[in-house]
Amino acid sequence: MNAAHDTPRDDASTGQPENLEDLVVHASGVGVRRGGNKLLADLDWSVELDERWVILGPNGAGKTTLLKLAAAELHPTTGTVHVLGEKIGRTDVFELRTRIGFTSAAVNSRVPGDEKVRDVVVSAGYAVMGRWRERYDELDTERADELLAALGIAHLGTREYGTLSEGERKRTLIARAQMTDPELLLLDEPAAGLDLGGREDLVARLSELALDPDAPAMALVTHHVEEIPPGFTHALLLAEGRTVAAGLLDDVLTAENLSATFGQDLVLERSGDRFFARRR
Ligand SMILES: Nc1ncnc2c1ncn2[C@@H]1O[C@H](COP(=O)(O)OP(=O)(O)OP(=O)(O)O)[C@@H](O)[C@H]1O
Repeated sequence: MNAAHDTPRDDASTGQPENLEDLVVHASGVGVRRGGNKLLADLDWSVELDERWVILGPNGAGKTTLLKLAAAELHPTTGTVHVLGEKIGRTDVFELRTRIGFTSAAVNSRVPGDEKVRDVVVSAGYAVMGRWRERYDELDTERADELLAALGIAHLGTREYGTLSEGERKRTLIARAQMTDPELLLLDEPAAGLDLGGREDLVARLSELALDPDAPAMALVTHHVEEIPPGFTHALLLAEGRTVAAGLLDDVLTAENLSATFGQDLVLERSGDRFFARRR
């Protein structure tokens, strides 16, 4: 494993890192088992306030499982996970989840098709899916419209979610994930299913977000190096539930590490601040 990332020192008396309050996520010796399968094993990972992580790995590597741990949607079988200073398993996850923005295919499938786009975004503030109040506060609506505008879909606020294209849905969910001003933003394959133009547009918008110093800490799961938005600072490469390499993006994203992660002899090319990979 590449140890490019400085892991925080653990306090010998408590087993907790000394600077836990500076860490958005701290996973230590984490394993997740389901039905005899090791989804994650022996995983250490720390995310600091100003970091933007990309989590890369092949199908079944454990990426979504790791993101669910960070989203306080899953408990580790072994080891400990702290999110925003709270220990998973010892905290009120419902309160904690309001501090985390999370988009995934599972969130997408929970949105009612007849929900208006603006309501999908605003309702995140009430931790409900589905419009339950006749009128939201004007401030909430303004905030939702701002977020939709920042993602280039201000014109879709009154459309029904079920009528949106795949790319428009992804952007709506990213706006929703930001609605509560989260301290941690988790994006599970935000560019999956998008055409080339849609992908490039999303990468550019995520890049803007990543470069915004006021934006929350971020972790983005993807299968493709082409989808890494400029401004992302760190990378965690996962294969078969284990870390292949983790640390600063420039140190970790090498042809050698990528080849080990995907089990193929890969060439990695860099053009400006974007990456491209192909088999040798
Ligand atoms: N409840 C479960 N019981 C048994 N195995 C499971 C369970 N949930 C997930 N798995 C397995 O754990 C492995 C990791 O799943 P996970 O969804 O985290 O991978 P991933 O890297 O996100 O994959 P993908 O890129 O295909 O979405 C997969 O092999 C999956 O089949």
